[in-house]
Amino acid sequence: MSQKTVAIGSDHAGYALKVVLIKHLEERGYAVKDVGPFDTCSVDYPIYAKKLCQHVLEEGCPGVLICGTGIGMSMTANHIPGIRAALCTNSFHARMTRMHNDANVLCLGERVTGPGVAVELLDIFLDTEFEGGRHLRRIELIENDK
Ligand SMILES: O=C(CO)[C@H](O)[C@H](O)[C@H](O)COP(=O)(O)O
Repeated sequence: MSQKTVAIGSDHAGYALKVVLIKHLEERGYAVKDVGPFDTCSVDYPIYAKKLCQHVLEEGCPGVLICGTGIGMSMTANHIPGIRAALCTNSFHARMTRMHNDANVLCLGERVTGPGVAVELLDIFLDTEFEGGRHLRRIELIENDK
């Protein structure tokens, strides 16, 4: 069986948390696709949000985006058709956005959420299934013009 992949990206303000989450993902046996950046030099978060989302859409894998607040990453990601990005700060967010929204990108804020909670949110996000049913109709309506 092929190894499950998670894509991850950040800006400078999310870089340190990204390093923590990559280590955790690898310990859990995931293959990690890091779209960058690879140091803490100041960068523009939309560049990395778009790279990450392109990878998620091409590979059909879950994605994680981290900036200072998580807000800029989620705003950018949600501009892209097919991406449902959820900025999560607590376990209820992380669980419900998988169960009801079938979110495919988890957004986190390194300046908001500590590493322990972030790891917990990531695990919940990866381990929770979409419920389908009435929720499928609703997520289809997000990108439907009718
Ligand atoms: O939180 C963010 C956007 O919503 C991003 O992390 C930005 O990088 C943040 O605004 C960075 O600010 P900085 O003063 O350039 O580090």
